[in-house]
Amino acid sequence: MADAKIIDGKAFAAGLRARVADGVAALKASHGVTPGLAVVLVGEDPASQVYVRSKERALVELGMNSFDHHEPADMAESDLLALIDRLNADPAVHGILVQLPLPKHIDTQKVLARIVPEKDADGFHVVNAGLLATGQPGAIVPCTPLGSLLLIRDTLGRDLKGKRALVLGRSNIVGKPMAQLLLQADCTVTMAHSRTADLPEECRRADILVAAVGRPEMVRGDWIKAGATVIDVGINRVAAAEPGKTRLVGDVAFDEAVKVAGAITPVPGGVGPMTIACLMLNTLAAACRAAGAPVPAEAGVGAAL
Ligand SMILES: Nc1nc2c(c(=O)[nH]1)N[C@@H](CN(C=O)c1ccc(C(=O)N[C@@H](CCC(=O)O)C(=O)O)cc1)CN2
Repeated sequence: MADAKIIDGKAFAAGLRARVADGVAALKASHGVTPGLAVVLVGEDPASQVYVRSKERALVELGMNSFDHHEPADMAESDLLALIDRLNADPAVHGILVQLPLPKHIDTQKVLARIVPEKDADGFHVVNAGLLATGQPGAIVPCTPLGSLLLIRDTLGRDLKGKRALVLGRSNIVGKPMAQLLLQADCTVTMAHSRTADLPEECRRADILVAAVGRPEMVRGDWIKAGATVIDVGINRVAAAEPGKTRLVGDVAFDEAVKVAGAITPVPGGVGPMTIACLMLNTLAAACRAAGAPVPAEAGVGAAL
């Protein structure tokens, strides 16, 4: 059997970013509004610093405003909540992103709940999770699942009706919203996790397998149905062969899976770049809603399906 098609998330994300840039220019021309995202980073986690810098750079490249708030690791929770209150009230700020993970002394759910749902660019607020779960319009969809869905549709087409999908991982930010999106696309969805009985057998039934469990190369080649579409959300840094060096691997053993799957995302270069492109899309969509302008089709869950 031929090797799987490699799903080029980097290329798809570049195209999406170009479409967002066009949308930003159109919104400026029609309504005189420049979309703005407040990017809040608390502490000095090295990976978070890299992701936040990429987000801030992307905003500027696409013609949007980036309001950067880099705060010390010992910032009091009450000060963070007060900052969010100010951003909620600022009309130039259309979206607010609080980079995760937050330092341990801060209650993440309390902070996410403080963002007004219409500025929740990450789609993590319970109101947006509820709108998505109940299939209502206007939900802001979390960036990684939205990006994964766009890649699945680009690979398999819009009609996913009746396909067996398995989501491995049950986090609020990836696994659960991913399952909701696939359900709304009329897939038959199984949610699995590290405690699922006979996980390899469950995975082998899936036409679409989304791995978001955070365990390096957990999904082996013989867990995959021949011809399946495999979306690897995992980004795990592991020791490289060369002493002192590290490399990134996904939750799927790529070299094994590529021989069995029909299509597969690589790590890096698969889902990761889609996360930031979809954040740009969600920011533009929030600005469009605030201005009473049409929302780009890819951002609306109804339109995305
Ligand atoms: N508030 C949020 N916090 C976090 C999110 C999120 O969506 N919102 N997701 C992750 C981190 N993340 C964005 O914040 C993110 C992770 C990975 C990538 C990416 O492009 N990865 C590259 C590889 C990068 C590398 O070399 O390290 C890839 O996969 O090709 C983008 C964004 C947790 N926090």
